Amino acid sequence: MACGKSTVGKELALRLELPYIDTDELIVSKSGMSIPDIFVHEGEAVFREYEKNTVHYISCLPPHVISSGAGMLCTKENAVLLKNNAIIIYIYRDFPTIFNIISNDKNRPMAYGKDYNEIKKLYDFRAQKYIAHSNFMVENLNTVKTCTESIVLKLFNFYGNTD
Ligand SMILES: Nc1ncnc2c1ncn2[C@@H]1O[C@H](COP(=O)(O)OP(=O)(O)O)[C@@H](O)[C@H]1O
Ligand SMILES: O=C(O)C1=C[C@@H](OP(=O)(O)O)[C@@H](O)[C@H](O)C1
Ligand SMILES: [Mg+2]
Repeated sequence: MACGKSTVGKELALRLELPYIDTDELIVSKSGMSIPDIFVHEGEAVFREYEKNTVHYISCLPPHVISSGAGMLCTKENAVLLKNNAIIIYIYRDFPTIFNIISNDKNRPMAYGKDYNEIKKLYDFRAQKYIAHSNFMVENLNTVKTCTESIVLKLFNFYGNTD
């Protein structure tokens, strides 16, 4: 949450001239509900089912830049499918910055209403998953452009020439 997946993902897609998808936007458009409404009216378990369906859909697409929600890799089935079909990039951002953004954001129901320690626990737990499942990590501690360019550089090393 709030490490910059959606923001940097969009910028990366422009930079690489690839189409862009945000899995949360897909879920919203397919379900016809906002993310907080899904959590309130249907519950987290249903949201995770929507996430799984989305992963099956995006796994069959030609190359895209895809931003996911922060809980995506916590479902093993998603992690396996994505590992087989995608390059997974862990975007690291420091917790105090993230906490400032999400602590009062009604649009992020996994954090809304929780205190600093609860959210930090989730952040630390998920960091282990991201480390385990990602192909590489980049820091988002400067501008969006800086983060995007460090992804391009790491993709270059990973894949060869990206131009
Ligand atoms: N490098 C950055 N510099 C300044 N603001 C940023 C940066 N990266 C992300 N943001 C801002 O942080 C907030 C959370 O980013 P977002 O892309 O929604 O994260 P995520 O999709 O990982 O939850 C947004 O308001 C976004 O504009
Ligand atoms: O932390 C989570 O489990 C979630 C993060 C959200 O995406 P962002 O990471 O873009 O906030 C969104 O998928 C949903 O609210 C659940
Ligand atoms: Mg997002």
